[in-house]
Amino acid sequence: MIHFDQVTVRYEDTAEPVLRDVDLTVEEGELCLVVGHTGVGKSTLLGAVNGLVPHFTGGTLHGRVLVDGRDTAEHPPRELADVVGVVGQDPLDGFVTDTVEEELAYAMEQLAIPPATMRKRVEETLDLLGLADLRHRALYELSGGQQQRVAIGSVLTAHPRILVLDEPTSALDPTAAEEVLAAVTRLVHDLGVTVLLAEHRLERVVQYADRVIHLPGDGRVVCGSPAEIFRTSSIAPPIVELGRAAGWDPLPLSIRDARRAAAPVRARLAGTAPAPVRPVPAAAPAELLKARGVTVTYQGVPAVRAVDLHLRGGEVTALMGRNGSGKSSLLWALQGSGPRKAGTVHIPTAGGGKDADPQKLSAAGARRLVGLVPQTPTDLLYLESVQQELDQADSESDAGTDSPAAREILDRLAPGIDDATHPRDLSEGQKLALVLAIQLSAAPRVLLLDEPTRGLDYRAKAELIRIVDDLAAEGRAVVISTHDVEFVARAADRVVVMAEGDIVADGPTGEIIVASPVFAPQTAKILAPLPYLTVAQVASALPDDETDRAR
Ligand SMILES: Nc1ncnc2c1ncn2[C@@H]1O[C@H](COP(=O)(O)OP(=O)(O)OP(=O)(O)O)[C@@H](O)[C@H]1O
Ligand SMILES: Nc1ncnc2c1ncn2[C@@H]1O[C@H](COP(=O)(O)OP(=O)(O)OP(=O)(O)O)[C@@H](O)[C@H]1O
Repeated sequence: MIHFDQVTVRYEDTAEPVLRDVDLTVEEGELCLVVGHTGVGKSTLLGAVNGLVPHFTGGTLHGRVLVDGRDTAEHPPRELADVVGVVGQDPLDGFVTDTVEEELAYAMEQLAIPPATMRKRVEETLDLLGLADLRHRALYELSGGQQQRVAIGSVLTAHPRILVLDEPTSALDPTAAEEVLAAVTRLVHDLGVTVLLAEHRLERVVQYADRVIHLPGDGRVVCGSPAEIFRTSSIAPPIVELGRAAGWDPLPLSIRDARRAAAPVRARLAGTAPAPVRPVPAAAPAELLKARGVTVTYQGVPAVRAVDLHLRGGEVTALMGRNGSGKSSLLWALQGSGPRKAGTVHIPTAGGGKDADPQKLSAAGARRLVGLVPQTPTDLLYLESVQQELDQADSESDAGTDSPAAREILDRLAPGIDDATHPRDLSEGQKLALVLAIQLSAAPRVLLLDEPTRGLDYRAKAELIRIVDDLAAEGRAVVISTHDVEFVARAADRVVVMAEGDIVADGPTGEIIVASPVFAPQTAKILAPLPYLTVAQVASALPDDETDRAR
């Protein structure tokens, strides 16, 4: 169905090709997972399938890509649209109409599908993706996850024979992600649709994959069964890390198989208590932000309903909850630049001065008290090069000498980015890393991160955790809105869950997520009822010789 013959892709200004002499065949009805660290060329590989690379991205492609027998060199993307449906990483980028319903119909209109069929498929898709209530809504008003559902739906309605999905679940809550992947799997099994899917949150997708295409980072691709690839790959989901630590062979890739393999480990760990995931703070924490009765409405419809929230220094709080539950709206209201219909936000100023309300400060003043990394980080990038962005950030931050320069933070999050690169040409993960570096360099005492792990690989997430740990250790309060349960398990002390604009749960991470079938990380599911959350906790509780005996 998809055939790469000696494909080499090179972008201008880069010495090394992103893809080098790639030979690859994907059969009809296969679901292939494309994995690799940030910036190794996953999106490039996906883009080559419908000719976006190089027709739209620039650069050169040598060799031949055949899609359902058509050569992409001779057929630009619009001539492949009847065969290949593509969902890119940034849904807003791909939208061409204004409302949900129009967007779902658009691809079908281009293919001149009869109106009666269109109607039927739009209705099916609205149901499939839980969008029925939003059908008349403007796309720009939707929450991030709602937008991502529309982007996926707009491609599914055209019934393409090949689906190319670039991180399709990155903005979806865990339940929605499962539903979307189940729907895609059904297309593969029942209709023989061929799927190429790039994803960083492997824990969400590994059980669905027939085959894995691993990009190790030197331009090559390595293909194999999931079990073959994950035995040695440099990236792996927690279930595989746990299997490797416990020496399980064959490696289980589903929770069910892993629970069977884990019986000896559970027996060994019964009655033990896991080491704390995060260091326990030494000093009594200071209250750094006090919100009371915060209410946000859009055209009279409430998105946040009289929320009370206190943030303490040294504490890392995860803000979780379904798509559209009000997380982003709350963060923007706390930061001061978003709408706030009612309620108060107090930030005690250092040195015992009067409390500040960030809404009443200048934008720059508010940023120094409360930083916010938005869900679409590119909104904050507007200069010509990475270097200019970093210089600008350093010149604006007056955070004192103890805060690391933006470049230093960037190098920790995504090493190897060239100073001269235009921010537009960075991979999505690299863009996020750049925006994070810029915001973190201002070192505000309260830092709000909206979905910061979208597009980040495991290595970058581990770095982000270290950075967040450092910020907390310096006495700052960090709030992370996220759907990434594995990240929460490792990064957060406290979890606040929102539903329909209310806070419905608030407590220590272990208590909130272990008990939840939706939010439990893989380790917790495999070892339940034991209170272990992360692979590191298990590994440190199992001495090496015990690890062997647990086999
Ligand atoms: N249009 C472009 N012009 C120049 N360089 C580009 C362009 N698109 C991508 N690159 C570079 O090519 C490399 C591969 O990018 P690509 O987006 O394919 O990576 P990726 O594996 O999808 O990354 P991520 O996991 O962050 O999405 C990166 O170093 C990126 O900076
Ligand atoms: N500008 C707007 N105009 C109208 N409605 C809006 C606007 N922004 C958000 N909403 C609606 O308010 C609700 C809360 O949105 P919000 O973005 O805060 O949710 P969220 O919890 O961050 O979602 P996600 O997990 O998908 O990012 C959603 O139903 C959304 O559609």
